Amino acid sequence: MFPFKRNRRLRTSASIRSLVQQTLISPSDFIVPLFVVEGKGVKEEIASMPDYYRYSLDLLKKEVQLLWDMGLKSVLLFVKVPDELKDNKGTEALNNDGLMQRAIKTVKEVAPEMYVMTDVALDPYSSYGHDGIVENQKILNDPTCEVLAQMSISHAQAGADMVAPSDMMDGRILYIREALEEEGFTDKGIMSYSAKYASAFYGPFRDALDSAPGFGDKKTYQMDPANRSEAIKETLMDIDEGADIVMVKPGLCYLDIVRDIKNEVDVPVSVYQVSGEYAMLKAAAEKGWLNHDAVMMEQVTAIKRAGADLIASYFAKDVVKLIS
Ligand SMILES: NCC(=O)CCC(=O)O
Ligand SMILES: [Mg+2]
Repeated sequence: MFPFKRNRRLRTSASIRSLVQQTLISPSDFIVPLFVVEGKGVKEEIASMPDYYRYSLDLLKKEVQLLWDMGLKSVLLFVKVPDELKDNKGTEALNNDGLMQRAIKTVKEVAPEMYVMTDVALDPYSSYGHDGIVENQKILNDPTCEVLAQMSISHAQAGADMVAPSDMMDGRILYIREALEEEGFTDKGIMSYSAKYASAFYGPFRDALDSAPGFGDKKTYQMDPANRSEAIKETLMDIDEGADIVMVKPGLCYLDIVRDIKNEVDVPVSVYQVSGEYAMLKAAAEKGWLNHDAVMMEQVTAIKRAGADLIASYFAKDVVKLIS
């Protein structure tokens, strides 16, 4: 075939390279995770996530306006709950005037069209730092699902567009879907963390929310990083139960899973590029060991190329600044 077929012809100039480029990154690829705290005038940098902050509601407004003006159209809300409000059942999660519920309203006040997704899980509210109700050192499945369904209703009532259960209890998508339907919230979506691995890359996030598990680990509910086929089983079950969007989490180390799932399903697939992935690049760039912007773009492009339709990423603003 050579010399008639020379693959380098399509790489000879920037123009032809851009014409044949298969994966393009745009602001609408991203969901922006936001960390919210009580207080006034608070913008606290998270120690293990340079240039990423927790905002009190007044400063959240500015941030949301900025995101909207940048063309970022979706946020995923997380709250840092004061210790004295934590208990085993996540009672505070159901407080209709709780921080999450007020955060949802705040975002909608500033940017009514901003698509608001909310974290649904017990860990930020749990005195044990676990995603479910604890009994005798065990995480109870079905009682937890009931709380998650009530929590979802509370978020929907506050104005959330989509709930994002991140807990990995079996059957919780069905509990949530049925509850939303019963309450008349037929348009509210569910983005299921359907294939969430028990990953060490979540470390900085647990600093951000002070939500590290108080005993044991999350291996009885999150998936074993060694496993591949159960990711498909988990995802197909969640779609059957009523998930509108499914997710693989973390990102980079799990792109084989992303492709497996993309080949199997007909709903949008999201990927969560998690806090540890963010921290690794920030740290290496700070040391001058990696080119931050080039590696960041390579990473998000690889995630999308693998099959992600959406990316939840702490890099969203950095990416949009770079490409616009
Ligand atoms: N439920 C949300 C997370 O666990 C986020 C993890 C991360 O960003 O490390
Ligand atoms: Mg599951």
